[in-house]
Amino acid sequence: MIQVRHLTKRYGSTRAVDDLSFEVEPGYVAGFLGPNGAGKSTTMRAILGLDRPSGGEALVNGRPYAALRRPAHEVGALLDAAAVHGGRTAYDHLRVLARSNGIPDRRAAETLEQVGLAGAAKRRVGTLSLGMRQRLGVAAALLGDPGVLMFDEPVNGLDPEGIRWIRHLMRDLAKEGRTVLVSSHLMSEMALTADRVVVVGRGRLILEASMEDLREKFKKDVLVRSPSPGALSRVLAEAGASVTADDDGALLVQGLDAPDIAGLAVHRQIPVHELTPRSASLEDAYLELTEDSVEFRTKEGAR
Ligand SMILES: Nc1ncnc2c1ncn2[C@@H]1O[C@H](COP(=O)(O)OP(=O)(O)OP(=O)(O)O)[C@@H](O)[C@H]1O
Repeated sequence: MIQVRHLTKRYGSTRAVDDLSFEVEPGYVAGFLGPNGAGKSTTMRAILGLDRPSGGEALVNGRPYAALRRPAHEVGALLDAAAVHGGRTAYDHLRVLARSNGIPDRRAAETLEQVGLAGAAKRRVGTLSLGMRQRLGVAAALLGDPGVLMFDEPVNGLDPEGIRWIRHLMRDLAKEGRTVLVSSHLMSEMALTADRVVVVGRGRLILEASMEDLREKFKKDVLVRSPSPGALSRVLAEAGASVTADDDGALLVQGLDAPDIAGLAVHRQIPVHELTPRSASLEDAYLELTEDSVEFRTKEGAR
């Protein structure tokens, strides 16, 4: 598991991470979401012992990275896929990494196979496309068969097939009982992959919730169609709901759930033709959550 406790990282006067706490447990995909500059990469680097915290701590399986006995067997990460030695072949790149971490050579071939790069084993890393380098980075993360995996913006540079592949991979890794933390600045991406989200802005925690709770929190209203809208809206208003009508004559009801509305309608024998709970889109929810944390905003985004 991953535990981040009161983590703070300052670069000069910039607080890249500011008293951030959250936990990720095994068995689900946790999306780490926030606008550019929110502190996601810095947090991941702190978890991997690549950045020393200014305060607080970041633990893998209960220990700071430096105290892990066999780190590559406990945590693997894809950070910056471009940062690899371009002259080596894909296979050699992995074999060197494996050897320096006490991992048998055979894992280099196994992980190349796992990420779909077996056919490119002898190609020099410098000649691989960005998408192939992302896959190679994933292979490196998987080398030690670790129980904790972190991916920083893994869909960058991948084509649609690659994006689908990485989504499945992350879900499979979680199903195998691993701890999976994946960062993104796109809610649309996380909506398809993550079971829980940790949303950050300006280095601080904005929200930690299951995807379900997030949808529930941003549910908007219930759309109700009835041939007797006047009678139904009086009944619903008496029950404490606030009711408006849309242009089509459907009622938009806030303050009562769909089952309550159905119960009241049945009780008063008012026919109902449609009853649809409506949520704000997750994208809208995310924009609302992070609107005060965006570093650079276009006019379009400010509306
Ligand atoms: N080495 C560094 N020196 C100075 N400032 C830094 C350094 N690394 C990060 N920062 C600053 O810390 C803040 C958080 O950056 P970080 O890269 O962690 O954010 P992020 O959420 O990963 O964003 P992105 O999605 O753009 O990668 C930013 O304001 C960034 O400019």
